[in-house]
Amino acid sequence: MTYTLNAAHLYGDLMNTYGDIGNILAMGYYAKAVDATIMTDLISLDDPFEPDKYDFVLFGGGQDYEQTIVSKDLQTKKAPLTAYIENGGPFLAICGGFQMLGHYYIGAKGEKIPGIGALDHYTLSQDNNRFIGNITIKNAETGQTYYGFENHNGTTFLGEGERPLGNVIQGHGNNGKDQTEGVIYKNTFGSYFHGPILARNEALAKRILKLALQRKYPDADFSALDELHEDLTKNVVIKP
Ligand SMILES: NC(=O)CC[C@H](N)C(=O)O
Repeated sequence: MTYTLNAAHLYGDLMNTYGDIGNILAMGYYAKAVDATIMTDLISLDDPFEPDKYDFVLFGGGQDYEQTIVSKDLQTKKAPLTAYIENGGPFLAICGGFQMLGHYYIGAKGEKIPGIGALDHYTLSQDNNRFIGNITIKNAETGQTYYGFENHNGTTFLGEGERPLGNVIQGHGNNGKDQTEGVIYKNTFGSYFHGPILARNEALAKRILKLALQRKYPDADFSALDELHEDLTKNVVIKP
């Protein structure tokens, strides 16, 4: 392989709801088309996160219990993770991971679980309710439609400098009120979508992959990705 991307899977042993690692596997599948490969490190409790070492970071979803454990360790990685994000490092944060990049998450029992405030959102809890089911959103910049499955108690409210990943067409999204779903801030993408989101949404997978490749190899030509059309879910029937 000519090109190599180094990915960090943050707390992949604790936060990997519905196989969120499938996001890296999907990117790796598309990467082959441009002679690129993805090497993944699991970065968990007590492991240092070195921002200059990575070209992509995945932070998956989790249960409140795991999020409480991760929250403490995450504070020790706050500075390098914030530097990576501010530097335009490509980042995908799903559900619990998305919540933890913000200021805090109020768990289902009312406990306040601190995030790192690298992004300006915060997450509250709902009383005896979860948002569960299929969800469809539309991205305002590209007009692309994304499909996923959501299952969360938390309701997230975006802050300064954050725009949504998409506007809700069907489902609940960030909070069930303002029609937003997920976030885009610099090259960081957050979403409540499991599925995993990149396995179900080819256009987004190629967009984030291209961002990562172009950032590491600015002089190389990855336009072959635009011509490639391979929907990984083409043989899968998902009933609403
Ligand atoms: N699927 C998830 O990652 C769930 C996140 C969080 N524990 C919530 O319920 O909101």
